[in-house]
Amino acid sequence: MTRTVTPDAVPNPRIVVFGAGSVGCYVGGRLLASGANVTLVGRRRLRDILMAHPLVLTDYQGYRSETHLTPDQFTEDASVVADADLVLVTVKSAATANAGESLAPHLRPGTPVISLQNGISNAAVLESRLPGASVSAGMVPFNVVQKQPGHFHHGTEGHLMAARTDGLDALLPTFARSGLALELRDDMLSVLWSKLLLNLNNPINALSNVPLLEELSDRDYRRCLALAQRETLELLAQAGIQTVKLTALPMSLVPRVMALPNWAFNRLASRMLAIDPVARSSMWEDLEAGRPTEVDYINGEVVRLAQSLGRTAPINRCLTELVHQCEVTRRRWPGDELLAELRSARRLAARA
Ligand SMILES: NC(=O)C1=CN([C@@H]2O[C@H](COP(=O)(O)OP(=O)(O)OC[C@H]3O[C@@H](n4cnc5c(N)ncnc54)[C@H](OP(=O)(O)O)[C@@H]3O)[C@@H](O)[C@H]2O)C=CC1
Ligand SMILES: CC(C)(CO)C(=O)C(=O)O
Repeated sequence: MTRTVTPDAVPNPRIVVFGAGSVGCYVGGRLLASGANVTLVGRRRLRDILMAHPLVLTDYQGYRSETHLTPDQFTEDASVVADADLVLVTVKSAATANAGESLAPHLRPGTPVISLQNGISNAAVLESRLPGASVSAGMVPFNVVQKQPGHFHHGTEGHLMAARTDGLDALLPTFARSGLALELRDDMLSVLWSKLLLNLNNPINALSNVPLLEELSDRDYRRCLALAQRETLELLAQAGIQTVKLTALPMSLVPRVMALPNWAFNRLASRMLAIDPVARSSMWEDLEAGRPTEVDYINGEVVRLAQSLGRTAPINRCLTELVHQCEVTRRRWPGDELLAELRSARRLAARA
């Protein structure tokens, strides 16, 4: 007989994090540090580090924990999901299909799986590979950067969200105990697009090659972000997709605030979102590490939305192309040059 998962019957649910990198080690590590039963699935290079050194977690509010992992708490073997009560998928978007294929042979029917990834379509990709699982789209609003090998730092505010699906309610106390509250939502498409509107800053931050706080202090970079966000908001309105408030301001006002002069922006910024000085975008981390970026799953989603509506998205298309060029050439962009490039892309598209 097939055993289906009933997490409310499990006092200490077994959680597997698939894709132990910045988000996976931070979220999984916080759960572990609070006594949860967690196994991280990741690469050998990180396993070697974490077998020799503690997993160090810090946050922008002074949290710090050091956890010595046992050999069975970090593995390269996907079959550990066989007795999981919850799987958190934290690979980059290009690796999602492969993650689903690695999990599929081992997962019990009905196991809750949360995609803690940026972008719009990761949960759907997982669902297509894991038809028996209960897949939920999730959202990580905060930034995590690996400061040193094995030291993960959470640098901005916000709490985890996931689409309400069967079995997740019973897991909420486990997240609450870790200090990372999980909110279940019925409007996850809106949450994902709203997060994507914030992630439109990822390519700009990556191309700037400076920390988020420094980049957002430069009005030219902020104007680039405002252009990309306005273009996206117009398309979302046409598609009938609502946005939700993920910072102190409604999403529709964010581009207006981004375009403000520095003196006015600085007054509002500290009330909008707490960011510490070392935080950078995950796209910057990818570029630095010489990995392909997620730009096709962020700005590329906007370009695809435009196509589906018979429109174009020249600003987001241009950012996608510049990041792909940068993956090869390593060219970084000063704010004024990037703004000029985006405006010229928009002019050319208007003439076409
Ligand atoms: N970092 C951040 O601040 C934030 C990131 N996000 C999103 O969260 C997701 C994860 O990002 P992040 O944590 O930065 O990514 P990372 O690249 O740091 O972590 C993913 C890890 O998973 C590993 N991995 C991939 N495939 C497998 C596999 N089949 N088996 C085992 N390990 C595997 C990767 O190894 P390898 O590189 O060798 O493939 C990598 O170490 C992304 O969608 C990102 O956009 C969301 C909010 C904030
Ligand atoms: C938290 C944020 C928005 C920081 O840029 C992010 O999602 C990322 O780096 O991918």
